[in-house]
Amino acid sequence: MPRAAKPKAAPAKKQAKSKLYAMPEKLKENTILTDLAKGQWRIGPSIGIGGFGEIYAACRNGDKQFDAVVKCEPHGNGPLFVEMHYYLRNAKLEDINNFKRQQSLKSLGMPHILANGSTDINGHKHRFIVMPRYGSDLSKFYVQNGNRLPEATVYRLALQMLDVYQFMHSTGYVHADLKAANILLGMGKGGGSSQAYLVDFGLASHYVTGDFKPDPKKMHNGTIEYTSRDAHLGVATRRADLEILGYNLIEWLGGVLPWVREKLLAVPQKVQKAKEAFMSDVGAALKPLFPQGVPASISEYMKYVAQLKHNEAPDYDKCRKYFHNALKQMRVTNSGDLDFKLKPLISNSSKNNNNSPPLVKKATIKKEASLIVDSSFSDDVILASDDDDENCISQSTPRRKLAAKAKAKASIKQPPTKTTPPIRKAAPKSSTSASPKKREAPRSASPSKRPKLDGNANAKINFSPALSLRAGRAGRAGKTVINDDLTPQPRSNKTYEFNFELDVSMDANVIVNVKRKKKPQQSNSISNTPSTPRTPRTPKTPPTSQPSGRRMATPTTRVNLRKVKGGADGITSPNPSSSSARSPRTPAVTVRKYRR
Ligand SMILES: Nc1ncnc2c1ncn2[C@@H]1O[C@H](COP(=O)(O)OP(=O)(O)OP(=O)(O)O)[C@@H](O)[C@H]1O
Repeated sequence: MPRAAKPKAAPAKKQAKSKLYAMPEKLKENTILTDLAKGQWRIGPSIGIGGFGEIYAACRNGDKQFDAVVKCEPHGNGPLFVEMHYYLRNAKLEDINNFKRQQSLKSLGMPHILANGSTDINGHKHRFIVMPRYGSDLSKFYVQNGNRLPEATVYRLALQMLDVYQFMHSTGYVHADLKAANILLGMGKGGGSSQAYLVDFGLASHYVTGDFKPDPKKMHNGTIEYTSRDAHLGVATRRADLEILGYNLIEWLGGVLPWVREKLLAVPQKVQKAKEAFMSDVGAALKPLFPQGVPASISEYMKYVAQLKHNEAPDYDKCRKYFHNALKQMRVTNSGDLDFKLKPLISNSSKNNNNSPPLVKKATIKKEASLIVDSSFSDDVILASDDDDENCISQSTPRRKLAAKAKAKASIKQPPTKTTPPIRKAAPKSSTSASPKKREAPRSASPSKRPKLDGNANAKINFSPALSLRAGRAGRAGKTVINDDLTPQPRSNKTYEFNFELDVSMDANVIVNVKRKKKPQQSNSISNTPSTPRTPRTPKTPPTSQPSGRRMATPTTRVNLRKVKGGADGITSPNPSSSSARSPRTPAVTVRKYRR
């Protein structure tokens, strides 16, 4: 079991706030945890590790069957705090049962919390929640089947997830991170089950009902393949949840999403653009994904999602109808265990129980990097705090911001790409301890709104750290990434790790040494930094005597770029000269800051 990182020192309150998301200390089997209601839980074997915590089988002390799980994270981590509070405030068993009654549902794939508490492990304070234990997650079946699921099962899953969405939206929240790895089968008999459960509420947040206001602090939150267009802009909406489901349905049916096929996953802005284009004419965009014909249900559903307003309540019944109709046409009933066995192809035909495109091996479509983002925990979201009172869970609970630091779980499913090798070392701590408030505001993805360069520059670089995501540990497929982790606070003389979108149509993972220079008083030229003798000279700035206010407002930002050469070595070096020494052939680049 890979343990990515662990807290170095006893988690003093202040220290915890500036740390990366820490992985939990290991819980030994048979450890007894006492929850806040004094219930006792015996820890069994570890059954899963997520990006932020570890999941153990568990049972009430005295019981023999491990029919519960304990999810445990260091106390300072945000996601479990968010998840726990979502459950406690909105998803009590009673609430879920009420909803089921109202909707005449026999079952609902909405988990509930059994208990929660805190515990000390090896001197480190941890938070834990106890939940019912579920079975396999869907990603296992998806991979086993060569990256597809039986068509009827896809529609049944769509129906079940729409039910969960409807419940969650009725509580004022969106999930924002639906994916196969976050959908677990119930513990059914005979290895199957009729109900799938949506787990991982670490990104749950209030959806907007008013104006659409992009929020740089939350931009790109989620799992990059499926992040909705609204989530790319940092806005939580109900239509976004529906869109995320749609992208998943397309994949489960064997379609390859354009931004995956085109290997754009390492650059969220490109994924965002691709999704905008895709959804702007979704009917046409779906056609190449399903050469044998776009399933009507998918086409209708995506078209419906595409025209929803950002604050509009979705018509869940209408959506369900698309999938009910599809099942009807297939003469499949929406009951019984979900079937995950893909029937073999009928000879001379590509038909099986997934009537969608021919099998495309995902392995051949190398993902550049897949990032899961969860941004800082904003005020309208449940906020983590080191000293929260877990007994007092109400809207009036003081909410304190935690500097959220993401850590992606080790992936065994998607090997890292050759083109953008994952950076295995974490970014330097200094680069990840930024206060979200101090981050540079991201620029619009729209080319028309791009800022103009002030003067000539040796290279035009859209220097937009808040929109660049780190492809470090998080740079693996299908992982949730937290924006907050990825945006270093701009400070001079520090080394940052970026993935840049270069206006010269060249992408590269680079080490960036940023040095800000004060406005030159007399000189028309900007000298090179002493540590980087190869840096080309910046073109002349306009003379101070010129009647131009531009110069005054545009201090020069010097950026030395060094390509990341596939390994972790060197990425943490804050020393620009040593960086240069290791990759002598990569040219240094000096840029001028954009004028706003
Ligand atoms: N209630 C449960 N019953 C059984 N297995 C579970 C349960 N909850 C989680 N798991 C397993 O643990 C894995 C990680 O869980 P989860 O996604 O909640 O963790 P996380 O740290 O939030 O991960 P992520 O990186 O997706 O944010 C799941 O993919 C699943 O295999």
